[in-house]
Amino acid sequence: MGKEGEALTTRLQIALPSKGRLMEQTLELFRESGLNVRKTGNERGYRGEIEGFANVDVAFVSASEIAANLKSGKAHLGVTGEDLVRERISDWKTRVELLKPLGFGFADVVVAVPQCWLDVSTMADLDEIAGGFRESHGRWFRVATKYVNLTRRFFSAKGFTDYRIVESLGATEGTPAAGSADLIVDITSTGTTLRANGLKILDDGVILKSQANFVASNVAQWTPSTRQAQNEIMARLEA
Ligand SMILES: Nc1ncnc2c1ncn2[C@@H]1O[C@H](COP(=O)(O)OP(=O)(O)OP(=O)(O)O)[C@@H](O)[C@H]1O
Ligand SMILES: O=P(O)(O)OC[C@H]1O[C@H](OP(=O)(O)OP(=O)(O)O)[C@H](O)[C@@H]1O
Repeated sequence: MGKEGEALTTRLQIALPSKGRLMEQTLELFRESGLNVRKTGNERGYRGEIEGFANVDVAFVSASEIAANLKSGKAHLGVTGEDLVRERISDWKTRVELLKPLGFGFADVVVAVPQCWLDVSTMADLDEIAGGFRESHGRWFRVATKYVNLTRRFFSAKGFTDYRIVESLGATEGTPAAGSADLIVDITSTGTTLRANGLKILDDGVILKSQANFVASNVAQWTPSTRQAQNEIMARLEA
């Protein structure tokens, strides 16, 4: 519940990133827009408020959980990466609305293979060697990623089927060298981590160019008061 006795449905629930660059850049953008977010309770807490917005509750949540909360309607609004929206919400085009790209959190979701695969530069090259790979290794390619849905949709669209997913929740770029995968799908900004792990992006291997977005849930319980709060916040961000 929000204020004593007031149902959450008449209070706007907004989810903001709880850590790292995404949090810092989100709070800076809000501050510059005259939206002063402050934590309530102790500094290590995960609840907050926006000065002057009495019917708004702020929750500090991991970027991937923000996508899940927008999907369920637990959050009316949130700031998270488009990559996570598309990965976590299969029907994202109807379930949420990307209200505003925020100009930070830029990253690309890419297909990357070992640099030593000299004759592999495209998805077609990958498909071409898949048969030979299976004959010599007795298995299909192992693709390490935390972007299972984005990977499946992209590979299907490219007609590439000879692989299996190895779910990876971190240090994905290290899996080919460690022998636990043959190639990866992961997020990259500068390419430093990919190069440091002897990986190269396929020429047609950019699945999504992502940035942080201000996102609205279409399945949250909207009321005139929560819509009004959304409009006021958007007006500040657009100013
Ligand atoms: N270089 C980058 N590496 C990873 N994410 C980036 C990068 N640049 C921007 N981003 C954005 O930040 C998001 C990752 O933020 P964060 O690491 O907080 O995600 P998370 O899922 O909450 O992490 P975790 O679940 O590991 O706590 C990415 O999904 C992307 O939208
Ligand atoms: O292309 P680059 O600039 O090298 O960025 C890509 C790397 O950045 C992230 O790691 P980071 O440690 O920043 O975040 P994480 O804690 O989510 O892994 C991401 O997981 C990649 O490993």
